[in-house]
Amino acid sequence: MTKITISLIKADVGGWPGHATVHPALKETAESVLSQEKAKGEIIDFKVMSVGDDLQLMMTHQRGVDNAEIHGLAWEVMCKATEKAKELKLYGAGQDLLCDAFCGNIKGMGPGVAEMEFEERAAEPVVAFMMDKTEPGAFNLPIFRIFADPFNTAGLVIDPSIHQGFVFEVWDIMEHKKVMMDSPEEMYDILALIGAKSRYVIKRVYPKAGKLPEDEPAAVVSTEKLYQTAGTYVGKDDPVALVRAQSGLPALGEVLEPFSLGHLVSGWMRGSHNGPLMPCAFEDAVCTRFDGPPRVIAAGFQIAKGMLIGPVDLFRDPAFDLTRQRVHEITDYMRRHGPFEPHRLPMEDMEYTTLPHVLKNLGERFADAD
Ligand SMILES: O=P(O)(O)OC[C@H]1O[C@](O)(COP(=O)(O)O)[C@@H](O)[C@@H]1O
Ligand SMILES: [Mg+2]
Repeated sequence: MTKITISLIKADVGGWPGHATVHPALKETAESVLSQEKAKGEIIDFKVMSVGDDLQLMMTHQRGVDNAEIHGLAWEVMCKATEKAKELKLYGAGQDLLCDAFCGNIKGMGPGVAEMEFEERAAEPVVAFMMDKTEPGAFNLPIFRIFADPFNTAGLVIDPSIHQGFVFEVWDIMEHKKVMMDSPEEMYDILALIGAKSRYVIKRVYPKAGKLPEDEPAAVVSTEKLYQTAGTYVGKDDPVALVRAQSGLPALGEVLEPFSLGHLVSGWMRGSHNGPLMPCAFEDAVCTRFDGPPRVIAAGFQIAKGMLIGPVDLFRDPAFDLTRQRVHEITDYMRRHGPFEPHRLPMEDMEYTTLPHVLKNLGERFADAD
């Protein structure tokens, strides 16, 4: 069996209504294009999904990551879905398509991308996490806990095949630089960086020498920053991630466990507020209260010769009900702060929102204080 690539590519190409959810017609459009490509053998398999207002295309193929044909196909699907969104006058039709024409790689053109290539194991469980109303750094805490926290992942302590830990690839998304760091050896340094989640983000996690090849990622996160492409606020960079599980990697339950916290993330209304991340069932991924609170869904698959056997709606489990209850309470508490920090983001994170336009008008009225 040669290597399989999974490409998870997402974009907001029109909300229904406002920024709440994706209209079924957009998913049907995507399914019809991708079915034709599957029939032609261009891709092995696909699943069209959505979280909040983001359309998600998950595709398997054997062309490797950053492949121009696969990225071009995703672009074509997003353009056709945009045409449909315009016809239905959905909100923000084509919002995340920041370029007029495709130029070889969809990265930097608006959509978010998480891709990984690996030798398919005898049994290959993969989870696709998809978030809405937040940013790539929202994955820092759960990905760290999955691969580095022994209080989350029992296997780090008791399973000899993962006891040695993992390697983290951390990106500085402001400077566009990256650093490879070993866990547990450099755990405190990793945390020193990724605790600053609006700047340092986990891009990939790799296994150390052992059961799995060291150059095949166990996890990958989309890290595209929309404002860097658009030069202005055009919605948050709602992220996605792919995580492989079991047999030399954290177990499925260890992969899901960090999401039971309902941790605080940045995004929510106008990409300008901190709030709790709610793990929810596919059908509940509709962002309405104050355009949120931020959501995460988890689609579970077994991969069989590139076929996507799934998805299983993993957060549908009532075992996450208590998390959701806590998220409701925190949502209520945070909302009562209205425009005050720390519900509203600190000034440095507001730089790319619409707030500076409001403050500019006040600028001239400032005089020297005593
Ligand atoms: O009314 P506008 O100009 O679309 O901008 C505000 C919208 O931007 C958002 O932050 C966009 O969220 P998304 O990033 O999910 O598209 C919404 O919360 C809000 O309704
Ligand atoms: Mg969105």
